[in-house]
Amino acid sequence: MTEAKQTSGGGSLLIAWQLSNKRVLIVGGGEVASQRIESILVTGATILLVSPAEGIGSRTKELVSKYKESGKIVHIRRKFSETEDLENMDMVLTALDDNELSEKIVHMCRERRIPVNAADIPHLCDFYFGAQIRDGPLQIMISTNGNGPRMAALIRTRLQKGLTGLEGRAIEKVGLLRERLKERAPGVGGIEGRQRMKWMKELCDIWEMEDLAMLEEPTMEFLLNEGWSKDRKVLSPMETMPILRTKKQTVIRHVVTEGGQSTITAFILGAVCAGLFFTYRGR
Ligand SMILES: C[C@@]1(CC(=O)O)C2=NC(=C\c3[nH]c(c(CCC(=O)O)c3CC(=O)O)Cc3[nH]c(c(CC(=O)O)c3CCC(=O)O)/C=C3\N/C(=C\2)[C@@H](CCC(=O)O)[C@]3(C)CC(=O)O)/[C@H]1CCC(=O)O
Ligand SMILES: NC(=O)c1ccc[n+]([C@@H]2O[C@H](COP(=O)([O-])OP(=O)(O)OC[C@H]3O[C@@H](n4cnc5c(N)ncnc54)[C@H](O)[C@@H]3O)[C@@H](O)[C@H]2O)c1
Repeated sequence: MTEAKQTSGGGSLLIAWQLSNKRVLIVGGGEVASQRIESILVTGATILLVSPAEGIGSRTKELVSKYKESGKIVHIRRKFSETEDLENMDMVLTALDDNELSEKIVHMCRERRIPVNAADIPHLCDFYFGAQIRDGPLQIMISTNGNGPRMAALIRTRLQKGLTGLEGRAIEKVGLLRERLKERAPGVGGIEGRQRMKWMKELCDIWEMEDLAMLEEPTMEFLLNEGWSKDRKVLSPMETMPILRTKKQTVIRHVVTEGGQSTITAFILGAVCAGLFFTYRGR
């Protein structure tokens, strides 16, 4: 990666586009349309799908029947109509086997300043799709900027191997903690805002991903009460031990009182058997 490549243009802006409750038109209902539908559904947008019934692919059919009741997908079984379909659209995607019509739709969108992606016609797209990794709030997009879509899919597989699977959960917990912190220290900017950011930053740096993924409400409260509220200190996982110890004691009490007897009996029996085994082997 050279610096020139980074700064001289030729790249695209990587952003997390917020489409919740916006309206997206998809024209065409084949295999590509079904992939587009899946990419859009996660955003919470409403999809208007315009495609004749006879050309609908099996995956698209499944998705339409699954989401039609919620109103998240409205399927209009006919060909694209210039006069009606583009009205009030926030985004348009063509997934057609008819390049001429795709081009026409792109030009209509340009006139209306609606962002558009035309599958198969990169030079007419306002934005490209990419390979994705999703784990809860974690979203990774791999883009080769039109050079090699298959390569994007292969790189996704490589990246997936480098993830533990705990990242999404850890991010969720950090999100909750940030919310709690903002309740205690509301407002934007100022000294408190700077302290809040410093505290959050340090906490994410000090805590391991695995520890963050295990963060529970009582530990969050402890971190905020004993750390943030007292002297803005970031406690390490070890320093939250009092709360963890209390949790452990609760678990032990639970095992002993709620049918834990059989577990303990099994443990003692196991220990006796192991002892006998090693005594026998030692002879
Ligand atoms: C990433 C992914 C996301 C998705 O589509 O959701 C995606 N294409 C995927 C797969 C894929 N697409 C094609 C193949 C066959 C092998 C091959 O050609 O390499 C495979 C491989 C396969 O099927 O495994 C055919 C193809 N694709 C485009 C053209 C037109 C052209 O290049 O001229 C042609 C016909 C070429 C021809 O006729 O020869 C164009 C685009 N495809 C893009 C995205 C955008 C650029 C993304 C980027 O560069 O990073 C861009 C520019 C526009 C757009 O569609 O937004 C998804 C894989 C991820 C996943 O598996 O999740
Ligand atoms: N970008 C990518 O990643 C990628 C990958 C593979 C293929 N493609 C290209 O994307 C296009 C779509 O691929 P596909 O496999 O989904 O094709 P497909 O033939 O399965 O689907 C085309 C759909 O368009 C509909 N259609 C045709 N005319 C219409 C009209 N006037 N109004 C509304 N709907 C109409 C058909 O009924 C059908 O549902 C092709 O050109 C293909 O080469 C792109």
